[in-house]
Amino acid sequence: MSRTLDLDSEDLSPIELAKRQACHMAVDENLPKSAKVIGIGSGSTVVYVVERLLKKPGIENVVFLPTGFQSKELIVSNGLRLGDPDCYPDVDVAFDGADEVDANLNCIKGGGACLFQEKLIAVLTKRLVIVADSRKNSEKLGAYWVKGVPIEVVPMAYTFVLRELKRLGCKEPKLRMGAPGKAGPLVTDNGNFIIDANFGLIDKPEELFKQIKLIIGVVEVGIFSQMIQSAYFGNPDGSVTVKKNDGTQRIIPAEVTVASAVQQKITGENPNVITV
Ligand SMILES: O=C[C@H](O)[C@H](O)[C@H](O)COP(=O)(O)O
Repeated sequence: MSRTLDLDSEDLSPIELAKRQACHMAVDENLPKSAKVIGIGSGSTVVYVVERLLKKPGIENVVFLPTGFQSKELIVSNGLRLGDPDCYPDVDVAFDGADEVDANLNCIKGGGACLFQEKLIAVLTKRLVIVADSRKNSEKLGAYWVKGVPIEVVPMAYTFVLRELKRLGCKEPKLRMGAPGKAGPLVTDNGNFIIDANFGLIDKPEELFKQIKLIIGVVEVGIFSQMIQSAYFGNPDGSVTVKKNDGTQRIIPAEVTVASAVQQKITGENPNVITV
């Protein structure tokens, strides 16, 4: 098994360092000793989850489920075992990023257009752990993430879905365009389009989710409600804020997160491992 990921702290910006600390603490505190199947989310943050997982003894025996092309590449290029959700529907734990997380651990996901596969893994896993930096830690959805709720739609239905979203109160739902070099709309890993629908501050995420999901043509909605067990936010001072779905919150001080990073660099192990 090749283990290639070894990101050097000196090359990382303060935001990237904060994301990394959050991921390392999240892995240390949530990786079950006997984990057999692990879900890997999408985005820039989960790279540090994989970085940490690669240090864990026995990780070569675990099957990893991706949530899109990028996380599949991340798994394969690091020599980890790749699986499919249809073959491994019992997931022990999944680690994923988010675009915004509210006080009740509802979140918006899909900034990278991977929301459908992320939600599939979210419903299959016993424990979903979110990793992010402190800019995503919000009181109410829609406060920081103003690009809108990402919605995956069947291409032929997109005009109808845009119309229905306006009926639900979204002033200007937008079909997401492809990156430079791609004429026309972005196409997801599942061959669909993405609509970004800004509803302003979202008072009732679960209700809004249900209303959007009922529109014909909607494949999945980037509102994850009542699905997350805990969220780890890296703060600029090196500390990590941990919010749990039982309403508790605690802060892991910078001394602890930095000590574990230094220890890992020297020995490859973390002194603060709390396996569950
Ligand atoms: O579709 C993308 C996902 O929901 C990502 O997990 C989310 O956009 C967060 O990405 P990042 O870790 O790059 O901020």
